[in-house]
Amino acid sequence: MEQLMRFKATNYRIEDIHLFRDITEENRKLIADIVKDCLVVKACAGQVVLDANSAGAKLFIVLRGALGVTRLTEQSNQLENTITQFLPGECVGEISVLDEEIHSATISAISDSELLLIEAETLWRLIDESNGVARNLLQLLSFRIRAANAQIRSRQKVGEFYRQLSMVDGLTGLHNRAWLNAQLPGMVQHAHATAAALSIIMVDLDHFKRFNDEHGHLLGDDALQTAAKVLNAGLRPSDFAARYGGEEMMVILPGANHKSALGVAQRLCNRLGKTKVFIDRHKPLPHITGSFGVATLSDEQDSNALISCADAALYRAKANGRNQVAS
Ligand SMILES: Nc1nc2c(ncn2[C@@H]2O[C@H](COP(=O)(O)OP(=O)(O)OP(=O)(O)O)[C@@H](O)[C@H]2O)c(=O)[nH]1
Repeated sequence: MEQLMRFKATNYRIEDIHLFRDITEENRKLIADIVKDCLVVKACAGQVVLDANSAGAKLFIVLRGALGVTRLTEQSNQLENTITQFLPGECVGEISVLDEEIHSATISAISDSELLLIEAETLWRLIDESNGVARNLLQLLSFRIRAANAQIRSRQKVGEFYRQLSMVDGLTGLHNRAWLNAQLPGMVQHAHATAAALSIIMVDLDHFKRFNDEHGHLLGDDALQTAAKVLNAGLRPSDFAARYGGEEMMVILPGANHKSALGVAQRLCNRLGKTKVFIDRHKPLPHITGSFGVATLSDEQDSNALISCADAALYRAKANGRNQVAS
């Protein structure tokens, strides 16, 4: 950065600098005396003032122009965008001066700017000699901490949103396989720990390949969505339905013993067989049916063993003629 002149040779006023605000007249004179020989430098628009990952023992106070926290694009090293701005009176770089660590962000000039450069040694002297400067600096740090916390919270919310999104099957709106893999082992563990019952139902649509072949993949998708709605609508809030893969779905019934799980499966099987799939399309299409395999958690069984049991039951339901429940 180009060195312009000493602070004492400029017309900038001490009282316009936030770090030196609300300070007694006497103290202000002392501060003016300390900073009078500090350099004023020029940063041209786009020029990096503080480089993330480099250590810095300097504080910059914006006298004219504006600085911004910037993201550098990986390929071109170009400034991508400006997230936070620093306007005349505000300072940057204070945290790295205080903790002697590297800068946490890259800060560049948004427009041609003039900056007062205060070396670490001078800042410490200001803190030692002026309670007002120390107080202003503490206030500034509190502000920075709150701002950083708010940013972390909002990132966490966005992260949670995308996490939830990644756990939902895009076609049916049911939980997806990733959700199932993450949740079922915990449910099994909880059932063992509390000696509670847990049952699952594996559901597979019947002759779905034929359905796709005859009516097309898009109508096949519609049929899958309808089946998912039937499952979801027939469950209590404490139960779960997930798409296991392809045209296979799974229902999880925490607290349900084998008898009640068989009852739920029979109810869902009946409803699915009776549901008109394309009620609004004026095109007569066959109802879809499903085969249902029920398994109830036994002692020492883990989630994989439970799924294998439900799979075997599903196979029996298919072998016995489909559109039915087996266990
Ligand atoms: N439309 C549509 N079809 C799917 C989707 N996922 C899987 N399928 C189809 O589901 C069909 C499953 O076929 P199979 O595994 O042979 O089973 P099936 O024809 O239902 O026969 P059974 O299970 O023995 O009654 C395949 O044709 C898959 O392409 C999907 O998301 N949308």
